[in-house]
Amino acid sequence: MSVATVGVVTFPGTNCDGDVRHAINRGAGRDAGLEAVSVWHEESSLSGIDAVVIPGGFSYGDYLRSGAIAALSPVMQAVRERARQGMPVLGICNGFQILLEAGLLPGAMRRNRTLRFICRPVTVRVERTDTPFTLLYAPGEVLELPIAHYEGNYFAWPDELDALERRGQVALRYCGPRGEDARVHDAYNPNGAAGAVAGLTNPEGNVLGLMPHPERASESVLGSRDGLRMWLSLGRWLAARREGRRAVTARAGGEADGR
Ligand SMILES: NC(=O)CC[C@H](N)C(=O)O
Repeated sequence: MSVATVGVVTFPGTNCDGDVRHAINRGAGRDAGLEAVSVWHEESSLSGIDAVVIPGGFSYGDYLRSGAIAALSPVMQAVRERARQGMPVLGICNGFQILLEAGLLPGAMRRNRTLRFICRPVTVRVERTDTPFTLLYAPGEVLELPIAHYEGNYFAWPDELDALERRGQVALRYCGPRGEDARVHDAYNPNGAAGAVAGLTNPEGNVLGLMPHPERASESVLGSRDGLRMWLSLGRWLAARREGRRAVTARAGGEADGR
């Protein structure tokens, strides 16, 4: 089986890079035909890399705004170029903040409305399954994933948010344990995010940013395996692309673009 290479980017202050590499290399990611390698932030070329994960942490100490300084690094210029060509890019927590600051995803992050760092499991609903990272989830499926952040309060102006909803860019939304919509049941919105957005894609779907940490929910010993299918989905999507066909989603007969 051929193996696809996932570049896991490290900035000064990143602290989840090892966990992401572990989730991919020691877990199901490897079975899915993935191999994670480290990419240093000064790297300006991503040759040989098939997908990129920007992990969580506190790049540059969260100075200025979370992700603002990392967004200016050489590697993000390369990520921007490759993302434009369709390479899958996943930003987790601080990675999501960096994608927003780099302009790869629309909107911004504000401090949590409680002005407290929140570290606990939350439930999110899968709203979009035709992306390289979500194709093995069922539409509307409820996942339990941990969050750990201070600036996770997603913001977009109301008209911008309406446009995101219309284009189906909200990939994950905070919800209750039975899928109750956190836009209606505000108690299920942990940080005050506009539209209860927990994860967002670009219109094409190849760039996904999310506040919860799938790498912390990728093996049973961690209490949830709900994050595992992000890596399995990516493996399947990249394998399909290698073979020049479309990846089949979990939904019977569903199709996800593998090109
Ligand atoms: N876990 C993380 O990536 C932390 C995210 C971020 N630096 C915050 O606290 O908002």
